[in-house]
Amino acid sequence: SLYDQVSNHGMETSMMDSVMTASREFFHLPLEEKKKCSNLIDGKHFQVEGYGNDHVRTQDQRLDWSDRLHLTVEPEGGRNLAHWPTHPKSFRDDLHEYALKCKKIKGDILRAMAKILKLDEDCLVNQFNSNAPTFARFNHFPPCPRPDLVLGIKPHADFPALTVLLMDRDVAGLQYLRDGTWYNVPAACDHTLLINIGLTMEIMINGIFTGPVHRVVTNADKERISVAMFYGVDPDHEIGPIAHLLRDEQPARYRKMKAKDLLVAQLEHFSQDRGAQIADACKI
Ligand SMILES: O=C(O)CCC(=O)C(=O)O
Ligand SMILES: [Fe+2]
Repeated sequence: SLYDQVSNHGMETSMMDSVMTASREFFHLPLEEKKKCSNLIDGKHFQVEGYGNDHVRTQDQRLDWSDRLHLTVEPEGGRNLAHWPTHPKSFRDDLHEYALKCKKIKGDILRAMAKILKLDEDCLVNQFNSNAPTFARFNHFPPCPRPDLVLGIKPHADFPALTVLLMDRDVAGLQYLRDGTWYNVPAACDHTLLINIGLTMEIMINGIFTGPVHRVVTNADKERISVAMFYGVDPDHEIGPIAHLLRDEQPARYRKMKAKDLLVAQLEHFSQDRGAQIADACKI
């Protein structure tokens, strides 16, 4: 898998701190205030975008110990400002500026990856057309009385192509699975950003790099915040291994699938606590 910690990313540390501070201030608002951005329509119908918790699908489903704010950031025309907080006042501008910087980092990483894979430099960048969505997910993990029993986020591989993750500078919690063991990622005290490959990219590059399975553990006395920027492809785009990567001795290992159908499969796996197995389900 490619698990990449970028410390020389060219983003001002002050910008990272501003986004983190704005997120913290938002999550510390009274519930009534946050509910103005709710992900429940009329208080009951779940939609992905907005503020809230897991989508409850079944009675026995295991829920994550977190609340989230999920926003569409790109395409810019697809922003639904009704869900964008107005408190703190700087929130919208901070997110807008941050998204511009992340987009540049995303381009740099995709070009570097294409080079490693001996593809045309823009081959991966070109997988993202003007309809390709970018989502920001703000995660808040409050202190949890029973960290031995409850996870902040269940094991999963990120679904979109690439994730740029801004982590709490003081509190760790993210863990990666490797050969059956969970490994801690330290808190981002030195302003690193963490880059994850997602399932969509794993499929496009035929599993040469894989999307790592990870989870977030809870903490008995400290809250933790993270901000993930997810880069997906156009929902109508058919995802499949890029032809240039295929050889007789290296055939396609994944089925072709529309991005939107893959998303449905992923959501189902996640809510059934099988988030770590989704990649296998896509294999030929
Ligand atoms: O909180 C973290 O460090 C990771 C969050 C995460 O895995 C996600 O939002 O998909
Ligand atoms: Fe994740």
